[in-house]
Amino acid sequence: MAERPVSFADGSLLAPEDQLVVRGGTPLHGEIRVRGAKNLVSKAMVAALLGETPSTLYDVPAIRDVEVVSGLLNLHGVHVTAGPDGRITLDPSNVESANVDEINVHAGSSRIPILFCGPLLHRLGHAFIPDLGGCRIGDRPIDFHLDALRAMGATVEKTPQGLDITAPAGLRGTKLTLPYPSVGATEQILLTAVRAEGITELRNAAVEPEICDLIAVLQKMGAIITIHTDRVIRIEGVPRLRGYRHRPLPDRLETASWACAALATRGDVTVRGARQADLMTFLNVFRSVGGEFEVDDSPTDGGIRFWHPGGDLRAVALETDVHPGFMTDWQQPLVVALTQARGLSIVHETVYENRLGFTDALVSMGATIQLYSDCLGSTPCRFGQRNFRHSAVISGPSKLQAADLVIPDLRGGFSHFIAALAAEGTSRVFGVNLIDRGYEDFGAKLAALGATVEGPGMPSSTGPVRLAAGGPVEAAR
Ligand SMILES: CC(=O)N[C@H]1[C@@H](OP(=O)(O)OP(=O)(O)OC[C@H]2O[C@@H](n3ccc(=O)[nH]c3=O)[C@H](O)[C@@H]2O)O[C@H](CO)[C@@H](O)[C@@H]1O
Ligand SMILES: C=C(OP(=O)(O)O)C(=O)O
Repeated sequence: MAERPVSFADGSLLAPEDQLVVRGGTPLHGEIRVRGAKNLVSKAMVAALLGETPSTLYDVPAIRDVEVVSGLLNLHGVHVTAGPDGRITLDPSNVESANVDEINVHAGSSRIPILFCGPLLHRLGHAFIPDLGGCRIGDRPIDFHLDALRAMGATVEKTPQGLDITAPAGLRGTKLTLPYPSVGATEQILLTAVRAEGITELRNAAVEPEICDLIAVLQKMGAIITIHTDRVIRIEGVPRLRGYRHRPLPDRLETASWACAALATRGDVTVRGARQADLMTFLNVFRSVGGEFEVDDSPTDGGIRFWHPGGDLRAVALETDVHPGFMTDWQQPLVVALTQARGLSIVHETVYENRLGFTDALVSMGATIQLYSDCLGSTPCRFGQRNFRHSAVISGPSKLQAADLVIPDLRGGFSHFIAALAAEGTSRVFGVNLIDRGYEDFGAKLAALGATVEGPGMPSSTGPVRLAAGGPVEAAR
């Protein structure tokens, strides 16, 4: 393929070592394994800061977000060491303030730093929070977090370097209602209220499986947290917490991604470690589209097999929503599969205002997708009448053609890969580093499923992030 320069929207050229060449047209076939959920592991690591004794997490994936949180914890005196099989231990015996410049090395790399507020306020009376990163899929403000912290007694000062947070009179429980069931804000309140004085009653809380698992972690540490009906969580503050030992719930986002990859490429993929209970809503949609799956519940090596049974896939209409609705992080990979379904599918994205931009690339590959700023679903959402292109109509099936693709965000990037694998011809995918944030051993898994992918950006079989037994958690490049 002739070399063509590819650049970001701002004109800067993409690094050649960050690209992969994908030869499409081969169905994915085989087995891969998922480990602990990205969206729980990183929060459980932060929770370890609250304990007076060391914590152990099992089955931790070697992904960039784990590396970023490890780096931040290390800066605050928490000794993070990796053992075999994804085990990490976190020793918070010597928690200390970190240097602002050193913290800022991690600015813009993940959303997790905002969750350090409560634990650092309890341990040190002060927290410095760098600018956040994470996927650019909307504005992603943190007003709910800061309002809740202030209501519990914190003082927040915005500085040119980041946020300076103190709690001069300590933190106390209170009654809080979230304007929207935000996952991060719910976690913020949990991690702050567990050691605040008195009782916190949180209304309109998010109740995603990862949040319930974080509550399980905190309960192991000595917290008293009750989930009531109607999104109400009651937290009784306790004076001290101890370390935990925890095996996280498996990553239901990665599982769904590979399931969609099987569907879009007319393949057959078994995801070992996947758990049905956390995927009920996804599995219903997968079946409605025409995908087949089989759950293997065996205690040691269970998982779910996903496959395309042949014939046409069926169009569907769906809205993303908070749990137990169809999760927004499942949406992008599913849309690629829907380009192969016969008829008109409708997707109404109600969680993020800007999570459909990745479809422009699919259109350049031959998909027929029209975006609308209207709410094309049964429920008007926060983004209606506000000029956000947050509804999509997908008309299929479309024959996809190879293209040059620039990864926009984590799930959008995975979706671009699926599209390239399903397409005719050879695509170049740029910005593959972003994938490491949430998919462990991505290159090795693609290879295990028979994908023809090569190039300087192909991660090594041990993955780009290392959890070396006995050593610290660190980046391998
Ligand atoms: C690391 C992690 O766990 N990330 C997940 C988490 O992100 P995250 O916790 O950032 O997502 P939230 O649930 O907080 O965001 C949901 C919506 O609430 C809005 N909002 C949120 C906080 C706030 O202070 N103000 C505000 O307006 C956001 O802009 C968004 O429109 O939940 C999302 C929704 O399931 C998932 O897509 C992400 O994978
Ligand atoms: C949106 C996601 O993650 P984050 O909140 O870490 O950006 C995701 O995992 O799809």
